Amino acid sequence: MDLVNQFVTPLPASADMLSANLDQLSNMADFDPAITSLEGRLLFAVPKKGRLNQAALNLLEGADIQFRRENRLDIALVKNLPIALIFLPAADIPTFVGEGQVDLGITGWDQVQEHDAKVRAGYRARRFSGEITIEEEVTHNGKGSGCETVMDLGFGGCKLQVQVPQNGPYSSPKDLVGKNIGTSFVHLAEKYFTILELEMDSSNTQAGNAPEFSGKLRTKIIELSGSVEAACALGVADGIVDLVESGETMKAAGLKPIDTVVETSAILIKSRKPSNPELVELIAQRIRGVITAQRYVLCQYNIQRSTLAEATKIAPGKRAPTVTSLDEEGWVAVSIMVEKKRIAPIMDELSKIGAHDILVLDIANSRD
Ligand SMILES: Nc1ncnc2c1ncn2[C@@H]1O[C@H](COP(=O)(O)OP(=O)(O)OP(=O)(O)O)[C@@H](O)[C@H]1O
Ligand SMILES: O=P(O)(O)OC[C@H]1O[C@H](OP(=O)(O)OP(=O)(O)O)[C@H](O)[C@@H]1O
Repeated sequence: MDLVNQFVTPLPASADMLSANLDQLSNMADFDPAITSLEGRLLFAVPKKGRLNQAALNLLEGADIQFRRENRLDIALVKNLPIALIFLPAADIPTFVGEGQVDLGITGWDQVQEHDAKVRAGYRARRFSGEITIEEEVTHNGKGSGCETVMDLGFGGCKLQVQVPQNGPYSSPKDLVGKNIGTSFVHLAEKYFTILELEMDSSNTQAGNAPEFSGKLRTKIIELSGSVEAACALGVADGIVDLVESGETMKAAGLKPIDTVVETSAILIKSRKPSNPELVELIAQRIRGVITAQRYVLCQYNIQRSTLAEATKIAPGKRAPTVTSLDEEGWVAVSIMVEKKRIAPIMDELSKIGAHDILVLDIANSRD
C-alpha cells in the first residue's frame, strides 16, 4: 500500500516521516515479510503525542490490540490481529483517513472539522465573490472531510472558543470583524468569520444599506502553532480562537470566552472505503465494549420482592435488572449496570427503601 504518495491535498509533514519509517521497518534485522509487511493489514492511526495519546493507548490495551513499538518508529505491527498502527499528530489523522490512505483513526472532532474546513477553503476561495450563502457555509458540516465518525470515545472533551482580553474593548464576535485573530485552527477560524461577515452583510442589505461583502475576508487570521493565548498580550492579535478545557490557561492569560466555535471530544473515524470493513466492525465492537466497561459499574443488592418495583424505578439498569430468587422466602437478589457517576445517590436511595448487602463491582470488559 502506498501510504504517502497519493494525497490530493498538500502532503502533511508526517508523510515524509512515515516513508522513512517504512524503509527502516523493512531494513530491520529480524524482518520477515510474512509477518512484518504492511500488506493485507488494516492501517489504524493513533495520536503519537499530546492530550489524546495516553487515553488512546489505554483503549487499544482494553481492546486487546497487542503491539510492540520499536524505539522512535511511528509504525507498529499488531501481533494478534492483521493491523498496523501508525502514530501521527492528531491534526494529521483526518487527512490520512479522509484520503483513504489509512483505514481507521483516533483524533479530536475539532481536528476533523478543521480538515473539512481546509478542504472547503479551496471551494470558498474559488467562489469568494459574494455568491456563497450563509446556509451553504453553515450546513456544510464535516461532510467534505472524507472521514466517517464511528463513535464518540468519551475523552478529550473541550471547546474551541473565541477569546478576547477580559478588560479590552471587545465584547461580541462582531467586534472582531476586520481585526487580527491568532489561532492554530486557521480554517475553522476563517469559516467562522466568513459566516459572521456574511450574516452582518446580509442584515446590512436588509436594513437598506449597501452590502459590504467584497468577496474577501476582512478579518485577518494569523496562524500560530502554540501558546496562542499569549498573542493578545503580545499585541499580535486582538482576539484568539483556541481550545479551552478547564479554563485555567485562558484565565491566566487574562482572556474571556465570547463564543464557542466547536465542542469537541475524541472520536473514532474511518475512511469511506476501509480495506477490511469486517475488521473495522470488530475493532469498533471491542472499543465500544471497553468504553461501556469504563462508564458503568455492576451493582448487586438483596431486597424484599414486595419492594422490587420501587427499586427498579430508582435503578432500572441498562436494559433491565437481572432478578434471581434468594434462598430465603420473599427475598430476591438484583443485578444491574449503573453509570459510575450516578452510583452513590442510587446506593443511598436503594438503602433508604430497604435494600441490603449492596455491592458495587468494576466491569473489566463488556460486549453489547
Ligand atoms: N485542554 C486541551 N487542550 C488542547 N487539546 C485538547 C485538550 N483537551 C483535549 N484536547 C484534544 O486533543 C487534541 C490534540 O491536542 P494537543 O495539543 O495535545 O495535540 P498535539 O498533537 O500535542 O499538538 P501540539 O503539538 O499543537 O501541542 C485537540 O485537537 C483536542 O481534540
Ligand atoms: O483550559 P485548559 O485546561 O487550561 O487547557 C487549554 C490549553 O491547553 C492547550 O494547550 P496545550 O497545553 O496543549 O499547549 P499549546 O499551547 O502548546 O497548544 C490549549 O491550546 C490551551 O492553551
